[in-house]
Amino acid sequence: MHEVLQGLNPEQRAAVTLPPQHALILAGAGSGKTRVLTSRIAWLLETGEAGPHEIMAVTFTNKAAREMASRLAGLLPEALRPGLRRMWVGTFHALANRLLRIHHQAAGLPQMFQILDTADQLSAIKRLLKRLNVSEQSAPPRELLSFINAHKEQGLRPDKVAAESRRAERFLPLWQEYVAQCQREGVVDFAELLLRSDELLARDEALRAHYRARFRHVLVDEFQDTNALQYRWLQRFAADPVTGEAGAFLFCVGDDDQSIYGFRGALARNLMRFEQEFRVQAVIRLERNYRSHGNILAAANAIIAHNRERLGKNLWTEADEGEPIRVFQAPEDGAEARFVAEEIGNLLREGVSADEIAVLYRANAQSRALEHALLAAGIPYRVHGGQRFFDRAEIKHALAYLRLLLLPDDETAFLRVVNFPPRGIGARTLEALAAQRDGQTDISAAATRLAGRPGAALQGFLQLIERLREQTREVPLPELVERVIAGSGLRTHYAAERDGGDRLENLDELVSAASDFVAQMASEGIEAQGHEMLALFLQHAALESGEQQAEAGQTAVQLMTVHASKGLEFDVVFLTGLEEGLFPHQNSLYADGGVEEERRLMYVAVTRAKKRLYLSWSDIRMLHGQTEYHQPSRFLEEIPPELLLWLNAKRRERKGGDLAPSRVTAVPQSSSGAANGWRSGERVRHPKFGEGVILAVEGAGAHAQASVKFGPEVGVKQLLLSVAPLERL
Ligand SMILES: Nc1ncnc2c1ncn2[C@@H]1O[C@H](COP(=O)(O)OP(=O)(O)OP(=O)(O)O)[C@@H](O)[C@H]1O
Ligand SMILES: [Mg+2]
Repeated sequence: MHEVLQGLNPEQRAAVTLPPQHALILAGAGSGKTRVLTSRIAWLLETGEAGPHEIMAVTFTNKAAREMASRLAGLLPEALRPGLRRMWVGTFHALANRLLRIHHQAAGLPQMFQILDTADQLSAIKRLLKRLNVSEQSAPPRELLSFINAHKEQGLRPDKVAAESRRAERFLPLWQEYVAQCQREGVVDFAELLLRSDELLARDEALRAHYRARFRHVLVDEFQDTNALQYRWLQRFAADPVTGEAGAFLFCVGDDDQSIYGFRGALARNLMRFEQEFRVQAVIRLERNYRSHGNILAAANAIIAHNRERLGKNLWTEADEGEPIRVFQAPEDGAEARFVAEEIGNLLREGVSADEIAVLYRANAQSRALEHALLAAGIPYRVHGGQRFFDRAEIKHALAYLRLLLLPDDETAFLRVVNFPPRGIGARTLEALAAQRDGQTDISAAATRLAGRPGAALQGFLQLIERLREQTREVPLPELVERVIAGSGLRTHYAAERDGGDRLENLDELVSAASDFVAQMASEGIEAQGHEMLALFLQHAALESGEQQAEAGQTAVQLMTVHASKGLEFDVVFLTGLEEGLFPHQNSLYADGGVEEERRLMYVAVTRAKKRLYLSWSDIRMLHGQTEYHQPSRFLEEIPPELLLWLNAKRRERKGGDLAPSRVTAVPQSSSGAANGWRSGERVRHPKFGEGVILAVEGAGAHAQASVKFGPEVGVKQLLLSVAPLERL
């Protein structure tokens, strides 16, 4: 048998070896969808069905794209590996970016166009409002931002949107101004990458024909989370079964139960739409889960069964039940975080690798307390999607200087650093400059018209940029970055700052990042110098911010939101903050289908765990500076009680047939410790099970029970304290 097919089950194998046609793999979490997709590519390459340049693969994150590339390299014979770089693998954004870079002229973009991440986009919008004298009260920047992005994600331009509400009436002209501003500055936001490339393909028939002929296979992971625009974008490349027009075969894998981007316009309906519109004959379901132990899978199945809008799938596993799911109730969020840190400390001492432990939460703000506890416990951790490396202020400053070398009129970058480090260019000067420009003329032309000290300071800055530009044209990237950090004055500035040490380290790290990047490019056969390489590096930084981690190399506990955990797996998962109003999120309670989407999110969270799952919540939580009292999440109630091990709390009896989410009440700490004198946390010895530690004590007198954790062979046991021959240590 083909090596690629080894170890796959018959359904997986059938999917991997399908003859060229449109196909849909519809399957639950951990059933091997991503593995099938990767194996399919390897199979296409190995059998000669397609060359690397004929394949495009769409992943959900850049990290997933890298993993796929390295897995493929491992699966393929040596001879085929070098060809891999001609394959297009990446997120929708990265692929659209690649297309626009090649055809920037046809797309109406400058060669060195830059990407605005969400934070940049917000500041661009604020700047726009200021220039137009529109108050932030009348047009809240965040609202305007989501108005623009939501429409773009549906593939719409301002002229296609009716001004039917007061809001639309207000926002539409601003959106148009925003378009003009971006165009002037040579920048595109994330949604623009897709929309622009989609329009380009729609408009330019020859180009479309070229790509339709080039790509024979387009494979898409996490298809349930595509939005209308992404769907349309894929359509541009695909063979059309209705008109018979040639094009790529789409191989889409997805799980309707894991559709969690409805709030961003993703449509699980796209799964069905795809099946119908593309007349898909090959629909393959995978039902065997390879990831999780039985109890974890049973909990996931039970939770998702509460949703009505489902295509209906069930998952089974041959793995044994494994451990019970541990549940912990904390009096306040700090205690919850300390519990997590303590448990992790124990796990690390038992030899679990930190990389195999994930701490998940619903909202980014929840990470603060957790980070604090982990820091205090000296446990290395990494936050995905929080304050990421490329998002740190000093890094953004350095990147802004670098961007100005390429795009002198990139206003976001200009404003970020024109007076940083401070050089006496104040708001007044900038206003005077703006008046000279009236949003039109380029910056340096306008600056020459400013008189006096402010004019001189401004010109000094522009000359500095010009000088750096000249000095770095042909320089290798790491040296270029180093020169700009020094030449801009950033290094001196932070060196003089009392707490500037960290920031200097981060700037050094940027130089290392540049070296790594050059090495990575070289491994992909891309050689470039000076500004050309810089442009590639800046793109990389913009696309990576959001995922890039600090201190690569060190193993660390992984902290992330549930959204960010999609597609990943860990031996041990802590799912924290299981509280009504937080998870399910407050906003979902009133939205149509909101709770069902939250439940899918819960399903995603639970199915990340391979061996051990902790669920925790806190009665009191400080969020956004406010103390809130929370009830435990309804999702806890949806898990069959026999799967759970309550570490310190006791489930209240359910009222007969009561559908309202019943609540869970804590056993007060004092009573949990007091039963027959046994306390949680005590170390004990049992003649048969050996040494262990009491996790929780429940009940009193002859009924008092303890859950005791023994060594790895024995696991956790429930013991009746009145009879169990336990001995204190
Ligand atoms: N046939 C198989 N034999 C053994 N292990 C398998 C098999 N298929 C998949 N696995 C393993 O099961 C785990 C889950 O696979 P994978 O991540 O591909 O699932 P998925 O369906 O993509 O999950 P998700 O829905 O969470 O993205 C991985 O560790 C994978 O290596
Ligand atoms: Mg997957």
